[in-house]
Amino acid sequence: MDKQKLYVIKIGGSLIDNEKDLMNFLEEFASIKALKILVHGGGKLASDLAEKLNIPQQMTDGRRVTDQKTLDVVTMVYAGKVNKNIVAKLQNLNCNAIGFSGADGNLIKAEKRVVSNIDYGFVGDVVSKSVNVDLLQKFLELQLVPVFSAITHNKKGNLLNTNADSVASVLAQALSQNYDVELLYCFDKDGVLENVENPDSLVKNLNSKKYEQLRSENKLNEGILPKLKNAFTAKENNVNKVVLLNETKLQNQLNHQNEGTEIDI
Ligand SMILES: Nc1ncnc2c1ncn2[C@@H]1O[C@H](COP(=O)(O)OP(=O)(O)O)[C@@H](O)[C@H]1O
Ligand SMILES: CC(=O)N[C@@H](CCC(=O)OP(=O)(O)O)C(=O)O
Repeated sequence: MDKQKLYVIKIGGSLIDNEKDLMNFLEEFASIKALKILVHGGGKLASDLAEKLNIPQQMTDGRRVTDQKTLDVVTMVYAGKVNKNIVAKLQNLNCNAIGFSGADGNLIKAEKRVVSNIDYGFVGDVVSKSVNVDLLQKFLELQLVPVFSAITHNKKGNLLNTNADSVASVLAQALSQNYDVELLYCFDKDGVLENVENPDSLVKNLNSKKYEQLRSENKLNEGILPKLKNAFTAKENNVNKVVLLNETKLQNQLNHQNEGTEIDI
């Protein structure tokens, strides 16, 4: 039997920061008839609040070094304000959303990020077996629409801050066992650009060879690198389709207009 279609859709900080654009996006998201999961970041809002509270922030390799005070900020912003606001807006659109962190229902268990030269503090890394697929499937079968923040846990009582692109990627990978998953990374550019300043330089299809070429030419910077790493990992682990696209073009993508950059391997 054919697998049921499931969209895993990730939105980031720039969209969440803009009330009108977020509302437009959520209207399109709510209209999706197929099964769907939303994953949100909110990095920009967390950085703004940390600045107001005089808590210095450091990003390394696209990840936030997370000390205890920063963990408190990101938990309040991602698992609190942002997650609950998105759920409320979706409820207003008659989409029966339910907000989760990874700790809820043990849905996503993470390991503290360990790399040799830097201590990231309370940052979690996730792999596809981190996901409690059985429970998540039950929510989907109840026609509930899961909305995930980028907060996970280690099952030892600690919350961990996890890159939201990674959360979307592992959810897509884990659910590909049972569903025909399309993973959409929605952000503020039309996709991967040859020249980030030139919107007309869209790369329609990106395979690992082209990725290495763009990387060696220093054409991939900031947030796009972890996003692409996660996108390739998803594609290499049975996610049927992985696309990076502009957050204003979701409807076109759903209408099979092939927006953005599709990942090939
Ligand atoms: N070649 C590139 N193509 C597209 N975006 C790029 C490129 N190089 C760097 N970027 C940057 O990556 C950003 C997306 O990453 P990020 O800010 O982390 O998004 P989000 O918060 O939505 O996850 C873009 O806004 C852009 O500034
Ligand atoms: C560990 C880590 O870096 N976590 C991210 C989680 C939020 C996120 O990914 O937000 P965007 O998608 O809006 O960038 C952070 O705190 O910035």
